[in-house]
Amino acid sequence: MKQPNQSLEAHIHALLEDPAQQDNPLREPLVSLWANHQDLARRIDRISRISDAYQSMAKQQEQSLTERLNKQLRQLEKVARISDRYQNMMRDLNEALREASTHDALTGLPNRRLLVDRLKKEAERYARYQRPFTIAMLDVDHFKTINDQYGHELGDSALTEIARVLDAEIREQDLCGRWGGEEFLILLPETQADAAAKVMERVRTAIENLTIRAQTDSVNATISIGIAEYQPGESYSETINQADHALLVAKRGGRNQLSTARAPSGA
Ligand SMILES: Nc1nc2c(ncn2[C@@H]2O[C@H](COP(=O)(O)OP(=O)(O)OP(=O)(O)O)[C@@H](O)[C@H]2O)c(=O)[nH]1
Repeated sequence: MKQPNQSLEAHIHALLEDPAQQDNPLREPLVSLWANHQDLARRIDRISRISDAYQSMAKQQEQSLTERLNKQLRQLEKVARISDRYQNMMRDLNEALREASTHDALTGLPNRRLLVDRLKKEAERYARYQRPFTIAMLDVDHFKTINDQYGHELGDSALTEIARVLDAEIREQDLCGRWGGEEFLILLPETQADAAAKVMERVRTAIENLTIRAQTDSVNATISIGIAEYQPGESYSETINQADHALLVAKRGGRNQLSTARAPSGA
């Protein structure tokens, strides 16, 4: 510790060492005072060293605490990022599962399960509000021949292309799905059979004009369509049976045409 007054110390030293001052009555108290002063100075020095050490220890502790907190914060941020990624992954996975369980893998159209779901809802809606709806069953003509002549791969492309055109031709509120194999179902809510027949005639023509190309081959396909409007009191599967029956009539009538179930003319 720095001495407060070097010259005073030297002066006192000199006085105490001076033989002329040996008998001075003030010498004794000065000696004691000097000893006290030095003791006090040593104590102050010690206390200030302890205080310095304590302060630097506290500073170190504070620093290591901050570092620890920062490290924990970084770890937490990492965990949060991992959790976010995991949640996004789960959401994507759920979405993919939902899509896979309700959509057809080849064409991307709604599958039979989703169609049945919507048909049930439409039948319920009819029971409550008497809102009409019509079902159209569509079947690709001589699809087996297309497969046999050009191969399964072109057959798949044909189904995908047909599905794309069907979906593009219908209205937003209609639902087109793959019923199975080369068969499609279109649900037309708020639509009676005669209006549905007009839409389906447009769909039939669009398919007729479609050229399906795959590598070197190209092929044209046609579809036959059976239409049935939901009747009060029947189940949705009875309506489907009626549409199936009308489809059979269209096939027997020469294909590439549509037929409406229960139509007075039997068309
Ligand atoms: N490439 C391909 N073919 C399929 C698929 N699903 C069903 N088929 C084929 O579609 C063909 C349907 O044949 P059929 O039921 O005899 O009917 P069709 O040849 O279309 O004759 P009509 O319906 O009487 O006009 C079968 O050969 C099935 O193997 C598919 O996902 N891809």
